[in-house]
Amino acid sequence: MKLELLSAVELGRKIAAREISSREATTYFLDRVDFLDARVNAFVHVGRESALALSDQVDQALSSGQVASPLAGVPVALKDVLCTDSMPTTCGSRMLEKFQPPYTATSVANLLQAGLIPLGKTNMDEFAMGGSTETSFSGATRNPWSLERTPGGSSGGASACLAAGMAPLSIGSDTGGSVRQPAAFCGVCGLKPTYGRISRYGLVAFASSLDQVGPLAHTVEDLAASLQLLAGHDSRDSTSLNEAVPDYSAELERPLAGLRVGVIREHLEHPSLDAEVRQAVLRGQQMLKDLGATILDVTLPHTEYSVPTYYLVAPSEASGNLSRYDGVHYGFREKAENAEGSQLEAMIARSRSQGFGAEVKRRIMLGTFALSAGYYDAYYKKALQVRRLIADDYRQAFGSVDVLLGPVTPRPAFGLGENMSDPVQMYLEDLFTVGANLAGIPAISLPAGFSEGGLPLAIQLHAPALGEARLLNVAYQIQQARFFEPKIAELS
Ligand SMILES: NC(=O)C[C@H](N)C(=O)O
Repeated sequence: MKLELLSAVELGRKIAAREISSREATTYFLDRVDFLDARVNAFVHVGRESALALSDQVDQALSSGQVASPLAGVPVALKDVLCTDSMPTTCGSRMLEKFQPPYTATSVANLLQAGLIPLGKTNMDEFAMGGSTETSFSGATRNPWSLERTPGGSSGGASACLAAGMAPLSIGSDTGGSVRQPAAFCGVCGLKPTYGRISRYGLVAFASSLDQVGPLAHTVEDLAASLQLLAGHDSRDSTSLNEAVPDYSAELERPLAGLRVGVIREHLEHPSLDAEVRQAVLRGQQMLKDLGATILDVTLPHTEYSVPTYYLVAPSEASGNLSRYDGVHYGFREKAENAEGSQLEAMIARSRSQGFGAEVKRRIMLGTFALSAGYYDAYYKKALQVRRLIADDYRQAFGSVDVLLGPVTPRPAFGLGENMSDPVQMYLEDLFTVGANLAGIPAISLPAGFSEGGLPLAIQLHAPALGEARLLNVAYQIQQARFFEPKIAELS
């Protein structure tokens, strides 16, 4: 049986029915990683021993009739930004090259509790800063659909391992598009939930007012089933929402008659939007219409300020969050031998300049500048004010529609190296994704077929805060209508 062609939910059903054991499934995917990952570089760590030991435990529980969840026994890949006490957590950085967390992220603990089997840790842009997984200390990840192209970022390992069939499910994080853009580039589904929906305890912090954990998978049911396990309040994360978690799978079958869909004019008509991506959005629009939805034209007037706003807010928060890596508390340390002046200062300066890569240093400098006395009002404070206007645009839009439709990215996966010497170009690729993070609302990326050149295309849907059930429902109906089929790339 080709297990990579099953969804995570289907695999979970087979494991629960004891048609296949969790050990067999886990071994199958570990073997695929061994065979394929030299070409993709999706994983930075593979935990074969711990995965097999866990799968035996789950098989034993199943044989005594205990089924922890519909995904019990199903392997999962974890982005290396999530702390795991049984595996290293490098965050794609030399700074954390040897870091072994003493604790496990709540999101991961929830999955373990539900019987999922972590296969290993996936590659990412350093500290989640980037859109191509090229800034990783562990080297770039390749897109299984075209090995000379990026799988997206920062959760590029998370999307690439799905596209190559090396895992049935993976967990990423999204600060400005890091789940949705890689999902779009690799032809899989990705969900960024509402800010605070999933605990961030144990998620290495990048920009704390924007970061959110999110699942990537081949099907919408898989996203719903995994969100069910991930979502919920956590007293160890003060930003986690104390709101009831609905039954996401129960909502999936709801018909779309009467649904109001707003097509984001500024996104659809943006000059940077590729013609084939635009066509994909229009096909999505037609599909929703055929499913009984009413299509409306919606405007988000402050769209053009979203990238500059994000690239002030995110680096400002990053400059604070990353100040903890000083060579003293933990992480990489470079000795101050032969330094003039203060040995402590020299040690900190050397540790930070050698432990961080160029993009991380760029963001620390940008953020430090934006927050500095004299510039704070002009940059950081202004960005917060514009952020409010952007959030208000969405609120206004949701006054007349239930979900918003648009593209995920301006174009399909770009070439490796293409944007590396032009950070501003790299930032501009985030134009359609950062709005959801600035507004704190959920958004989903869905596959939408392939370009003529054979690259995955995608569409994006947004919903109001805590509207995940409706968002997944709409996405599921689109999937059921065969707008896309889950697909695995054959590596050449
Ligand atoms: N972290 C993210 O969500 C990706 C975004 N491109 C950034 O570099 O900040």
